[in-house]
Amino acid sequence: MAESLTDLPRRSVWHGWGDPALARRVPAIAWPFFKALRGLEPSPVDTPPVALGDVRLPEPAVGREALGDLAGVVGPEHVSTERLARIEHAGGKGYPDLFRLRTGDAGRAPDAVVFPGDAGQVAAVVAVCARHGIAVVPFGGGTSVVGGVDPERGRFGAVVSVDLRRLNRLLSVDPVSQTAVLQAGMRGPEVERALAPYGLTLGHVPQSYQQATVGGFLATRSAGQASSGYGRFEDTVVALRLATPTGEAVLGGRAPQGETAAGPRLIDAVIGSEGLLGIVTEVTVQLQRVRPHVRQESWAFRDTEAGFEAFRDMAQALGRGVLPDVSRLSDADETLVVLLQAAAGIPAYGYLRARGWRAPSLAVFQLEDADPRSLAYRRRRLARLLRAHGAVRMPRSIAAHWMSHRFRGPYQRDHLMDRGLFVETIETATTWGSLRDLYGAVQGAVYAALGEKTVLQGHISHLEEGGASLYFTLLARAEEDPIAQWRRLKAAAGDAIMAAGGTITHHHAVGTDHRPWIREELGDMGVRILRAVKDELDPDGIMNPGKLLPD
Ligand SMILES: Cc1cc2nc3c(=O)[nH]c(=O)nc-3n(C[C@H](O)[C@H](O)[C@H](O)COP(=O)(O)OP(=O)(O)OC[C@H]3O[C@@H](n4cnc5c(N)ncnc54)[C@H](O)[C@@H]3O)c2cc1C
Repeated sequence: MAESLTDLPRRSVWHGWGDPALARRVPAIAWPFFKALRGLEPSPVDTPPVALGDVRLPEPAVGREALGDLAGVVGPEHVSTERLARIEHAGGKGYPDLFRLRTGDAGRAPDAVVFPGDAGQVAAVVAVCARHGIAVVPFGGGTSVVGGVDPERGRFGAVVSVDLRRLNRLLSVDPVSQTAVLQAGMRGPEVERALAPYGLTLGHVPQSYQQATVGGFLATRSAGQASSGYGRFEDTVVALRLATPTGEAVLGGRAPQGETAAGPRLIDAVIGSEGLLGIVTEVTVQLQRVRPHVRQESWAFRDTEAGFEAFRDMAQALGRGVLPDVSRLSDADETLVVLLQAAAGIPAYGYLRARGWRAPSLAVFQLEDADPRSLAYRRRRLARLLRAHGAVRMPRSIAAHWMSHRFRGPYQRDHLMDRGLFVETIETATTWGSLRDLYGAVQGAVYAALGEKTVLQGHISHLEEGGASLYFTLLARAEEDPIAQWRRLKAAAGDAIMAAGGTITHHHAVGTDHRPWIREELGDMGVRILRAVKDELDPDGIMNPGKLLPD
């Protein structure tokens, strides 16, 4: 199993995650555990995905002249209307995407897939599509879980997916300023491999790290697991290059990140634009020196409530630099799941129960530091604060196990789906003042939508002085029509989040799935501003139709 930050598995198989040869099955103990916890009974037998040959796919609708023009730009070997390429680009990695493909439905596949080789070719591909009136879907790692890479045609006759995998090079490093120019199609491990000889790191490690790309991180405002220490991806962006239907834009780069007063930060209009304005081809990022001293810690609280309070205090009293780089607090149900998977977890749980803690809450931390004394100082301050909140230290191996297995989850989702389970995540963020209400509101909405036989695990992470993100993973028995089930859940959760004052997404972005709430989130004027920028750069609306902006 590839777990190191420089291991690069093959690109994801069309019906699931990553390299099937690395797949990890859900441990057998999980099935009776789900039953005991919530009465959830998976199917006793596996139903694997259909064979590739049985996937239903419409004929490609793109004209021969347009294909010829695209081939003229990238070379005929880099334009594909082949079955596998189209199926691989038929969606992202959300539950509905995987469910459709596993059951043989690739009705949404793009008409063609184009693989440009550099920024100039990307710009030329966009220009060809603009000329022929073809919709364009920028495709990085294709890990979107919000329908961000759905090949929607909009009002156009054809749609092509522009896959950036060939833009996978480190273009330059400035070791003095500690910046690098990255091509947008580099995946997480490709970035860290390229930077390692310089002793530098980007420090951006989302759970999708092995498959997701620099352009995708930027376009979705991604947040990595160590964001409490390294910031979100957007905090690293110094400059970018964007190919739009009306020409190329180069934004930023004259001053360090954020250190200019020369008008509004136009770069922010592109960060989070989800391919609606153009295709990001190159990104200049601020790097950090590798911090070789790393320490994991595990702690437990009497209950989730005590954990919430301690995490708020940590974020506000310790601040960035002292705060652990990875800080994650599991609620009672997620605590059980995490403890069950680590060798030291079950005895640790027994110990907590013996203390009379009926629903303990587990915290895992990772601290990374350049200097061992500074690391020791941070650990002391953390321990003092946690003890003041009544926390007890747990075996360090629990956090170490969690960290070293963190890329396993997406593989296990495939196995859960084999067993007929409905698997989804919900993420949001809010202020500390509203966090508890939001947590309760989402829980209530999920159980109301899916019933009590739902295993619902929550955690908070991505700590800021003002608040944090809230993330839920849920499992339920898939119904007769799992897409209808999914729509019911999304509607209930989205409405509950907005009513409780949360943001519709902390880091998964908007795509198609969160569009119903985007007007409420941005306001009418916010939507008009965004639309005005789009109209200027993409007047015909060919770029990624049906995402982010409301109809
Ligand atoms: C198992 C799993 C775990 C995840 N964990 C996290 C996590 O921890 N943190 C997190 O932030 N997200 C997470 N995600 C969500 C997803 O990985 C992120 O949104 C990621 O940033 C997407 O990168 P990508 O390269 O795969 O982009 P894609 O999925 O290919 O595209 C995402 C969106 O960006 C656009 N886009 C992609 N590349 C470009 C480009 N070069 N120029 C313009 N637009 C572009 C696409 O058109 C689409 O709208 C997870 C997803 C999965 C499946």
